[in-house]
Parts: sequence; structure tokens; C-alpha cells
Amino acid sequence: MKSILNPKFSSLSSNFPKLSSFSLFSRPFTSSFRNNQSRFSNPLCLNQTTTATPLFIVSSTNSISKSQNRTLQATASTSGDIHVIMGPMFAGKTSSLISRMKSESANGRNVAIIKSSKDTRYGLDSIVTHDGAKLPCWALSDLSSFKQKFGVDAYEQLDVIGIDEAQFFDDLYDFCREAADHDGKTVIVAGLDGNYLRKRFGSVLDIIPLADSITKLTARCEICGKNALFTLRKTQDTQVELIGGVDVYMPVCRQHYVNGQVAVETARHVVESNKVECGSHT
Ligand SMILES: Nc1ncnc2c1ncn2[C@@H]1O[C@H](COP(=O)(O)OP(=O)(O)O)[C@@H](O)[C@H]1O
Ligand SMILES: Cc1cn([C@H]2C[C@H](O)[C@@H](COP(=O)(O)O)O2)c(=O)[nH]c1=O
Repeated sequence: MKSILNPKFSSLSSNFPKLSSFSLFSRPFTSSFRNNQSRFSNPLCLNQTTTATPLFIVSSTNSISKSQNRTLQATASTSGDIHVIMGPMFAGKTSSLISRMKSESANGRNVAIIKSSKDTRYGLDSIVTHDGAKLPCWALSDLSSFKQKFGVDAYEQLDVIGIDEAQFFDDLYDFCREAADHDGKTVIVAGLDGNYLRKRFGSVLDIIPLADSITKLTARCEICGKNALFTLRKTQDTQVELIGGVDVYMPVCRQHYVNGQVAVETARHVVESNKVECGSHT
């Protein structure tokens, strides 16, 4: 198996856990594989290990004229693609990303995974699912530093870039556009579309207009077992970014999100009015 690591970073990468069935830096891309785009729009090909279900999947498969096809073929060697996997916490986004990256690697494409260094939950050297599956990754604070850190020559030979915890990258849009439009990379992005208030989270929604396919996954509502679309924060913290897992968050359906928010808000008001009362007695 050919390594595309440049010497400068091979020592760093040797700190990554060794993989048995998956190579982070596998054989160079084979052209026949790049034509096989349709599987991204086929949920059956995701081979998910999670109980989560895709809410919707969109892909661009319009029919094209012969002349358009010739133009496309002419640019095929430089044109990449972007696939977005989104949904609430526990929906299987990381599981799906791992499954796709393994599949790309098994097809002979060179792959690398990046995650936000803000996600310190399970260490920085891997992306890890809530049920413990993992793959080595590069933990970065921004995406723009990736090419330099990975090595410019090694980057040239990369076919597929996976990005986990995408909501934490401010430069997501520019990185994805550059990687797909100019560098010919396949970019697979996994992240939260919404935060605990169901408002847009970071730049994940901004890359929808750039994307070839969008997969919105759902988890299972922790209260009733129905499809969970939202992430409920169980604590009274109000900052948007708060790293955590089951200790802080739970996936819920619409009904239990509304009920849960009312409960959390009520608790917050009780705590705040208690503080005011205590203050007035001092
Ligand atoms: N309420 C839940 N609904 C679905 N999966 C859950 C739930 N709670 C825990 N899990 C576990 O989480 C796994 C998905 O984890 P992961 O891929 O890390 O999700 P995400 O990246 O979307 O947060 C599932 O395979 C399942 O084992
Ligand atoms: C809803 C919400 C989540 N976060 C944080 C919590 C976790 O560290 C990650 C999401 O991880 P996952 O792989 O999708 O399970 O994001 C946050 O900071 N703010 C929020 O509102």
C-alpha cells in the first residue's frame, strides 16, 4: 500500500491509532470509481450501523444533453463533489461518515478525515461515534490550515476529505468550494444543521447550495421512541457552543422538544428568581 504522507508529517501520523481494516492513506484514486456518484443518493449504500433513519435525501441527477456531457467529461478530472450529512445529535452522522470513508478507501481512493479540535469528548486523534466506532483524524481549529499541515504534495494526491463536527468550522464554505471546484476533491461533510434552540448552527446550512447531495438523518426520541429531529439541551446553559454528550443533550421528537424546552425554561426562571430573592435578603 502506497503511503502519500510526506516525511514532515509521517511522524505525527504515526501517533494515530493503527487501523486494521481501513487505511487513512490508501492507494491512489482509480478513475472508474469517480464516476460512481449515484451511490451517495442511495441510502441503502450507506451501510449504517445506527438505528437512525434518513429524513430526506436530495441529489442532483438531472438529465443532460450530449454537448453538456462532453463539457462535463472535459472538466471531470478537476471537478469534485460535496455531500452533506446533517441532523440532530445521535442521528448517526459520524457513523455514516465512517461508513462512507471506509467504502471510499476500499475502492482505492486516498482519504483523510478532519474534525474540529473543539470536540475534545473522546480525544483528538479520532472521530468517534456515540457507540464507540472510530477512525483516525486530523483535529484542527480551522480548515484553511489543512493543506499546509497535511503537506501540499500529499494533499494533491488526496481524493476524498471527510469533515466531522462541521458546525464548528467558520471557514467551511470557502474550504468546501475550493476543494471541490478547484482541487477536484470529494468532500463529505457531517455536522449539526441546528443548535439546541433549533437555529442554524455555524456554516453547515451555508454549504447546501454547493452540495451534490444532502442527507438529513433522524435519531430516536429518548422519550417516546419516534423519529427525533431535534437536540434538547438538558442543562440551563445558554451559550451556543457547549461540548457534551448524553450528560447534556438528548434527541427528541417535535412534541417532546416543545415540552422539554418549556420544562428547561421554567426551571431556569425558578433558579433565576431564587437568585434574586436570595440577593434581596443579603
Ligand atoms: N436516541 C438515540 N437514537 C439513535 N441512536 C442513539 C440514541 N442514543 C444513542 N444512540 C447511539 O448513537 C449512535 C449514533 O452515533 P453517532 O454516529 O456518533 O451520531 P451523531 O454523529 O449523529 O451524533 C447510534 O448507532 C446508537 O448506537
Ligand atoms: C445541539 C448542540 C450541540 N453542541 C455540541 C455538542 C457536541 O459536542 C457536538 C455535537 O456532537 P454530535 O457528534 O453531533 O453528537 O456539538 C453544541 O455545542 N451546541 C448545541 O446547541
